[in-house]
Amino acid sequence: MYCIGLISGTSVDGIDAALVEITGTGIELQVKLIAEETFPYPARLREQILAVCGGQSLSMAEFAELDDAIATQFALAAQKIQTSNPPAQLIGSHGQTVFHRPPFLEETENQSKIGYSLQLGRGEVIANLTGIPTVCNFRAADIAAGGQGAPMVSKVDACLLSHPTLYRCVQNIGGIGNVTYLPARQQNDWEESVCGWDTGPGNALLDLAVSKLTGGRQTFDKDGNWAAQGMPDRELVERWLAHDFFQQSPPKSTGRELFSQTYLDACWQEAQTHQLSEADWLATLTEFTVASIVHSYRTFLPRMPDEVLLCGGGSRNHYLKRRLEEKLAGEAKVLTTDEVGISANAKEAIAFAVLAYWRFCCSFPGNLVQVTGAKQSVLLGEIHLPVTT
Ligand SMILES: Nc1ncnc2c1ncn2[C@@H]1O[C@H](COP(=O)(O)OP(=O)(O)OP(=O)(O)O)[C@@H](O)[C@H]1O
Ligand SMILES: CC(=O)N[C@H]1[C@@H]2OC[C@@H](O2)[C@@H](O)[C@@H]1O[C@H](C)C(=O)O
Repeated sequence: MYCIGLISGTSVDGIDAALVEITGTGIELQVKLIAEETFPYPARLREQILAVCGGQSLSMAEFAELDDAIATQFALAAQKIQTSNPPAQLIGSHGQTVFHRPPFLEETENQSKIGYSLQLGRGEVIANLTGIPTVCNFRAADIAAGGQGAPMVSKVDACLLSHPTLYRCVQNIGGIGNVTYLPARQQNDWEESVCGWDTGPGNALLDLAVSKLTGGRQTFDKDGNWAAQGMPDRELVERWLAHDFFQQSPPKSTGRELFSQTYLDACWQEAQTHQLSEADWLATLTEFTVASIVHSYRTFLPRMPDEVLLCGGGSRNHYLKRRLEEKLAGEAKVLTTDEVGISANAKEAIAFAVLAYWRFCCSFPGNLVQVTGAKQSVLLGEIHLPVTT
């Protein structure tokens, strides 16, 4: 079956689309990538989304308009990716996260323990604009079962990237970072031993810092070239790593609500006495991402992996990759998922095509309870069929 996966992540840089051909059932799937592309949001829409993610309030009418403006862009992306390619029979659309609140550890009188995660771009609009059945709202069922609702891609990672003899970590570095730990398949209990969590900031703080330093002319540190000219301040990084999030045991998830402009401003305040150049400041923020990843592996993994497979936009940051290699030297090899046959750019979009296929064609649960903390495995996503005339 030809399926499209669509996602716009926490970087809000645009819609990642993948058209794949999927055969098989359950965890035994074959997935062939036919096409992948990123469709940038119109600038004004991106600004609106970033403002809402940053806490700007909306009337219900404005909310509805934003929801459908996003759905329209997702539908356009689905239409464009099919140009000169076989038509798709199914869409899995993650949508655009605008708010994510993990479940509270303690329930109180005024706060329910259940998490909340909101993705805009409703599936019924996508289904009707494209004429293709669309699965969306993938996080809700896991959250209803008491889970974090993130990370959701771990089971797909296990399906596509586990190795017979090597222990691997799949490390996504988007706006936020997340890891899936994949024991070697030859282990009897390998599937139950898969684990994963959000590691903390990916590029989110770095992107905000670059925008500020360039007055908005640049939105990210291309290839890490700017940070590579500086020196990371290790003392600051150590201090920042003491934050609660990095000490908290999995299951855990996070978002731009925590790793926000306010968070960056607090880091900046602490850096004031350290006399950092602009390049040092960016090197220090890059090091924070690298250190948070390595710290979480050393603290929470049963053993260090043989290989770390990078994906997401941060995998193209050469300086970040080099620092990760240096920190893991002698322990783990650092590669990109491209090098083992899965597009590092499109991996998340591919994952939502697979999750939709599991939901629509196999009624196969997509969450891993040991990752999200849900009380049970559940079917992920709501199905919307196009209205036929
Ligand atoms: N050539 C590059 N050099 C350095 N960084 C890059 C490069 N290309 C992309 N990036 C970074 O990757 C980010 C986008 O990554 P990606 O699309 O994986 O994030 P996302 O999917 O929005 O986030 P998340 O996975 O948290 O949902 C950009 O904002 C930028 O910081
Ligand atoms: C709420 C939300 O959108 N979370 C994203 C975000 O981006 C990276 C990290 O935080 C991740 O765990 C999650 O997305 C991926 C696709 C996931 O759920 O697996």
